[in-house]
Parts: sequence; structure tokens; C-alpha cells
Amino acid sequence: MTETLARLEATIAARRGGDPDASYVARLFAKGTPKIAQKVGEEAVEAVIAAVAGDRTDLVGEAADLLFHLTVLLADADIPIAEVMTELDRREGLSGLAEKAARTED
Ligand SMILES: N=c1c2ncn([C@@H]3O[C@H](COP(=O)(O)OP(=O)(O)OP(=O)(O)O)[C@@H](O)[C@H]3O)c2ncn1[C@@H]1O[C@H](COP(=O)(O)O)[C@@H](O)[C@H]1O
Repeated sequence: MTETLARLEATIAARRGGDPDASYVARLFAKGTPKIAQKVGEEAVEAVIAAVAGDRTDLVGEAADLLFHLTVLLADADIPIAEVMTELDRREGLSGLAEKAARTED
């Protein structure tokens, strides 16, 4: 899973400054942060609609669109996905500490 995102991140980085006529990602970068952010918002709403409708197939597709556009948004902000993973790992550690503390209280 992480490898897939890492590959996508590398492809997206390689498209930076590329030909907008030849690449969707280059086109997004050329349009700028507000357009990329708008796409993330749209894809998030579409994923939410698919989830509420109970449409599993649509949700998988919309989730892929959302993760893809979020990866472009992070690249546009010069934030490596690894930094987001580190934050998730930190939170996992915090929840582990909370569980440990709860066990100690018993
Ligand atoms: N994963 C994706 C991916 N997911 C979705 N999309 C594109 O995202 C767009 C979303 O569709 P929409 O109808 O919402 O948007 P649109 O009408 O095309 O654009 P707007 O008018 O809304 O700006 C479609 O054009 C899809 O093709 C993607 N485009 C590219 N990738 C990955 O990015 C790589 C590089 O792509 P290129 O930059 O095109 O070479 C590809 O090899 C893929 O791995």
C-alpha cells in the first residue's frame, strides 16, 4: 500500500513543470494550489456521496480519485507523504500509551 503511494508520489513529482497538454498532473500544477485544493474537495464530496449511497464500487473509485488528488496537493505544498505517515505513526504511539495507561489503572 505504502509502495503504491510512494510510486504515485514519484510520478507526480516527475510531472512538475511538465507539458500541461501531455499530462493531467502537469495541468493541475500549472493551474495552481486553489484548483488542486478544489479538486480534493470535489473528490471528497463524491466519496462521501458514494459511501452514503452504499455504492461500494463507486466508493473505491472515488477514494482512489481522492487519494490521488490529495497526493498532488501534498506535492504542491512540498510535503512528503512520509511526513504524513510519521504523524500517523506518532498518533498510533500516543494511542498505545493511552491503552498502557488505562491498563496500569486497572
Ligand atoms: N491516478 C491518477 C488519476 N486519477 C484520476 N485522474 C484524472 O483525474 C481527472 C478527474 O476527472 P474529473 O472529471 O473530476 O476532472 P476533469 O474534468 O478532467 O478536470 P477539471 O475540469 O475538473 O479540472 C480525470 O482526468 C482522471 O483521468 C488521474 N490522473 C492521473 N493519475 C496518476 O497520475 C499519473 C500521471 O498522470 P499524467 O500526469 O496524466 O501523465 C498516472 O500514471 C496515474 O498513475
